[in-house]
Amino acid sequence: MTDTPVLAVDGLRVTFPIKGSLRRARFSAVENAGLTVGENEIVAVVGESGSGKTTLARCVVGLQRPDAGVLTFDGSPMPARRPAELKRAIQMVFQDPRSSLNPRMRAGAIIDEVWLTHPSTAPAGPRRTAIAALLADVGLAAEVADQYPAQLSGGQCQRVSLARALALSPRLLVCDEAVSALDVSVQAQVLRLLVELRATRRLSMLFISHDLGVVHQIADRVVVMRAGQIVEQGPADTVFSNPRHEYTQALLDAALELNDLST
Ligand SMILES: Nc1ncnc2c1ncn2[C@@H]1O[C@H](COP(=O)(O)OP(=O)(O)OP(=O)(O)O)[C@@H](O)[C@H]1O
Repeated sequence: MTDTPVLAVDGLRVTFPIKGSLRRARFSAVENAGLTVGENEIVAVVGESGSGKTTLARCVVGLQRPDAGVLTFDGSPMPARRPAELKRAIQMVFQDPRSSLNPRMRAGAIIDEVWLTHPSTAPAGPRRTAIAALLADVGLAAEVADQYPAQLSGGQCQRVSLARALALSPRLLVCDEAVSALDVSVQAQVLRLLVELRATRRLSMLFISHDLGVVHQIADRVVVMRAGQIVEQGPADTVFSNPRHEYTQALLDAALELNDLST
């Protein structure tokens, strides 16, 4: 691992208008947030609904412009208008695997399409062979290339989304609740796949989740957000075994309670 993090976020602030406010007041969805993701590292951002996780993730992939703060990638500040190379290097996988895939396109065409936008990563040889290899990387058979999203399970759709992201050889994968819509057993399979891909592709990941059980299975480090602010961050084992902030403790207690109910 090199010293320069793949991603560094410093002093990030995002505000949105308060609906119905006559004085055009705004509230902070993210306030002074700072974190890093090292090479080959999986950093999870946890917190309850509305804590600002998705807003932070959207800033990282360039879908949301921050009010303040600096985002650096490989040590260089990311410009507001991102060049194609930077867009390629940071890929996002969304929560709902089905709605993130075009229902009118077969899985193979969905993957193929990304090479139109980013021809630098297009395979030199036959596309079909490259697509089959990507599908194999995410544990899918080559025949899946001919199927439409509606013919695939939720877990298979999420694997296709992952294959589409991998087709661009990203350095950083931002997973926003990427396994939340999946059954628990399928969740575990996709999490194992992500860990494998981290090793085989030397990926770094920013993993957004409200589910501490899921985060425990995958994260090297954990960042805890509450009401737009980062209240605690550290190595996953430390945060889980010895939380310093009472909010982290409350999240852990709630997760344990849920676990008790489901067993
Ligand atoms: N485009 C927007 N316009 C106005 N408010 C927004 C917008 N996007 C997010 N918010 C608000 O910002 C706050 C943080 O939302 P965000 O989606 O980042 O939280 P989250 O932790 O990801 O929650 P969830 O897990 O429910 O998605 C919330 O109060 C949300 O309603």
